[in-house]
Amino acid sequence: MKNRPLFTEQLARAWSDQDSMLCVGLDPDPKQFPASIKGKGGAILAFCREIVDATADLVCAFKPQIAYFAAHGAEDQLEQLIDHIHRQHPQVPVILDSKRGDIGSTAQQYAIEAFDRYQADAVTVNPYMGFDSVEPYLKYANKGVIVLCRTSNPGGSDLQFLEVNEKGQTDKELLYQRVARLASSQWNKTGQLGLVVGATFPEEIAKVREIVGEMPLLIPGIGAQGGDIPATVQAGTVANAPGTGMIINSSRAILYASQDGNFADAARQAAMATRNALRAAKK
Ligand SMILES: O=C(O)c1cc(=O)[nH]c(=O)n1[C@@H]1O[C@H](COP(=O)(O)O)[C@@H](O)[C@H]1O
Repeated sequence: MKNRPLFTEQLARAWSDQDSMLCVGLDPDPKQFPASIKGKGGAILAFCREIVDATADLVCAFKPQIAYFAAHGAEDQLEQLIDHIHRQHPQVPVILDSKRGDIGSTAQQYAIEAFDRYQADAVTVNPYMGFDSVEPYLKYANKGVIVLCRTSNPGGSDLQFLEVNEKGQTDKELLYQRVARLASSQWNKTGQLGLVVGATFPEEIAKVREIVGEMPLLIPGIGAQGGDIPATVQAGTVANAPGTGMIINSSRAILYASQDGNFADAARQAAMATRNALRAAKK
């Protein structure tokens, strides 16, 4: 699917036309599939397609997590799923969550994987090998590159919270803040960069927002990880532009809202409730 618009334009349109900051994460776990689908050929694609079709009008993005497909040798189903979203729901950008990070020559292959093979509109990238591990993705000028900054997991603090002040630098700077500063001031050559900041850490969302201005933030951690919706939305709001700037992900709480035959309806109800809570929090 060629000629997709700029990632930031797709987001701006989705935030305004769908009035939603919700991203449904596609993390298909066959153990949790309903009996009607479990064990059948193509089950992963069938499950995800039903979720996508039931929620596409409620979201600003879909985020398939590559490990849930690759673990089952289902990469072809991931390709077909992304193609299905582009064809049936062209207004919804697809963020491939693969969190790759490697030396430049290898990163180039990962960029080909995300954008040529899977035709994603954006990809998550681990920046902790430095700028040359991010740069190959920027050759795709219309694609989003979403860089891990302050992750939602408890262990994220082990490294991301280390102080990294240089000689003569008076304000305390932590590693995740350095990533935010570099990403916004030096790395964002295409204007299509974003950052991952966990909903489990609203204080840090606010700090990152202060550093990066309007840059889109991918915020996982509401739902199953327990992040607080009003605190998240307040912390990540762009000045004078409520309802923009955030792609707030929930996966398990929506995918497995019910594990029986009506799972797609239940997912829709859960997605709608979450979207409405996000809407209410922006006021
Ligand atoms: O990059 C991500 O999407 C991500 C970053 C992060 O810091 N924390 C995090 O949970 N994620 C992903 O977001 C999703 C969260 O899923 P739930 O906890 O089920 O909503 C998973 O696909 C994670 O891999």
